[in-house]
Amino acid sequence: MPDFAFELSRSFERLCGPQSDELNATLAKLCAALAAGHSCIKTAPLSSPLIGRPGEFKPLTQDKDRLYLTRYWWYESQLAKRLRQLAGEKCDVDLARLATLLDELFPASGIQPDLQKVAAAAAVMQKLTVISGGPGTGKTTTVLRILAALQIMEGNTLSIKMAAPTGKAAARMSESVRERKSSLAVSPATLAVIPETASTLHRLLGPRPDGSFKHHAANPLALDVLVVDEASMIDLALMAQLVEALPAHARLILLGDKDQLDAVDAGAVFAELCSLKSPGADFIQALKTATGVEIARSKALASSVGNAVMNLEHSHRFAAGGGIGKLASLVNSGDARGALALLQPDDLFAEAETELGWQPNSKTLLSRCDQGYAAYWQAVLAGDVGAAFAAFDTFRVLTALREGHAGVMGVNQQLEAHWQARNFIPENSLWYAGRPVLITQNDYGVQLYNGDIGLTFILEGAPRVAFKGEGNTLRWFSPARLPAHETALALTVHKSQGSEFNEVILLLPDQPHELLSRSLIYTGLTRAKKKVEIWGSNDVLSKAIAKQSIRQSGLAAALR
Ligand SMILES: Nc1ncnc2c1ncn2[C@@H]1O[C@H](COP(=O)(O)OP(=O)(O)OP(=O)(O)O)[C@@H](O)[C@H]1O
Repeated sequence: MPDFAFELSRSFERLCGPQSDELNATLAKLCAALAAGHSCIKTAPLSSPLIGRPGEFKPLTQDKDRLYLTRYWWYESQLAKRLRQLAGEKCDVDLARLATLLDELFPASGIQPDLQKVAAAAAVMQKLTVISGGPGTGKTTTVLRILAALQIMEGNTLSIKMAAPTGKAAARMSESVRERKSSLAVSPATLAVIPETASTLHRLLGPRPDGSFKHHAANPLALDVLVVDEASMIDLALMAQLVEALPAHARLILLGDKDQLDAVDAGAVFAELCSLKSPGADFIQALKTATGVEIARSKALASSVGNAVMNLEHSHRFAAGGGIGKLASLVNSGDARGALALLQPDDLFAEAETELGWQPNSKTLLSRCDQGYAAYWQAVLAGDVGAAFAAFDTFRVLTALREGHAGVMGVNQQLEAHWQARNFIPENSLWYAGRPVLITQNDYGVQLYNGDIGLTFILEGAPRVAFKGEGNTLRWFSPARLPAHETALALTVHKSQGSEFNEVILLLPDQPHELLSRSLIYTGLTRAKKKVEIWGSNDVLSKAIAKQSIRQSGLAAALR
């Protein structure tokens, strides 16, 4: 029995006396499921004083065939209720005016149907919008045009905030918004009321020392529109608290990629929302009036939350027919054979995919890393901090797992030993110049957040770690002041979410592993902007692509 399950079972015993073996076994199963990201388990109803019906004050809740720790049932049911409310509230919009505005904001792009324009119309007409799309499908571009349309329609009076789950994702969102804003053809007055900085969700909600948030239903956030990027990384508990903290009149726009890995903690809220994509006939007609685009009607039963879900399909980043885009779509469709054929064409005349590489074993990994990190070490050894940051983001080894020889810890150790042997790193030195560190815990005091990456330099004989601050400034810390952290020469795919690199090596373990899945491979390979190399065997890659991990939850059912 996992530790948590053992502790729980002991406290239940103290509360109600010894429990049946059947209940203890179910509890162990439930705790293991929670640790694996499920919010509940499916099980036939058990009889126990500890298990209540929905809404009863008991530690466990049985809702139809699902058993929950009551806290998770509560998060799920509150979230479903609030999302249904949000999605059910239609906005009173002059469709003719909206049509004119959208024609101005979305000049004919030649991409038919223009789903970006449709998503924008949906976002203006409703309070809840969920936009899913792979890398470069124009989520940021679209959301900026949505914000411009909303501000113009409301006389530039809206208070808009932007946020993302990690510091890294928030920094990338801010950077991307700043870049894309210059292409918005709107008045300076409208540009001025579109924010350029995203905060982390935790900072937005205002963390308290006891783990709760300053903002909640009774003290809602002061905003009219909230845009959240990388929403697939948000777990059930955080999403429930976020939605709870929205003021009644506010709009919520969630951006993400439904095919990426789910949150680390329990829940798969974004993927579940995206599974509801089934707009109703009336809504399809209203969208057509506002955009001239008629979207297909899905066979699934329409639901108000389904009206909120928009899927962007055309990637502007990956050249049409480019290797990364092709591989990503083969992986997503579970076509392992197609993915392998693309990576290792056996047709001598087939044109090699320049964006893709393949290595069946990891024997040459260290020399490949010498090459990949060459510009980084050159900048570090020259003491050029700016160049080191720039070079560090061009290449990264991503591991599928944490533990083992091909896990992140093993690879970091091998790289450090290798670069010690090459005299880049002094022996027995923990804080060597060039040690990249990944922050793994939020620290609001020193303002370093889970996902932030710093680079170590030796200044006047002492190690100091530099982190990028606002507007490319540097913030320096002594190692003793850092919150929990680890070496980040290599990163796990999980920790790489929200980041991108020019070139990526996706390193798989030697043997198939239960933690490998289609979404892990997809997330890893789409971190690459120019080239991805998959290092692993056919067997391991095929089994990973075949495995679709589905999290147990009752959210989608409650939203239908
Ligand atoms: N409709 C469009 N026509 C032409 N180019 C576009 C269009 N939409 C987006 N782009 C371009 O595609 C690129 C990616 O756009 P954007 O950053 O908005 O996508 P994204 O989905 O937010 O990407 P990411 O996944 O990196 O967050 C940008 O260079 C942008 O200018």
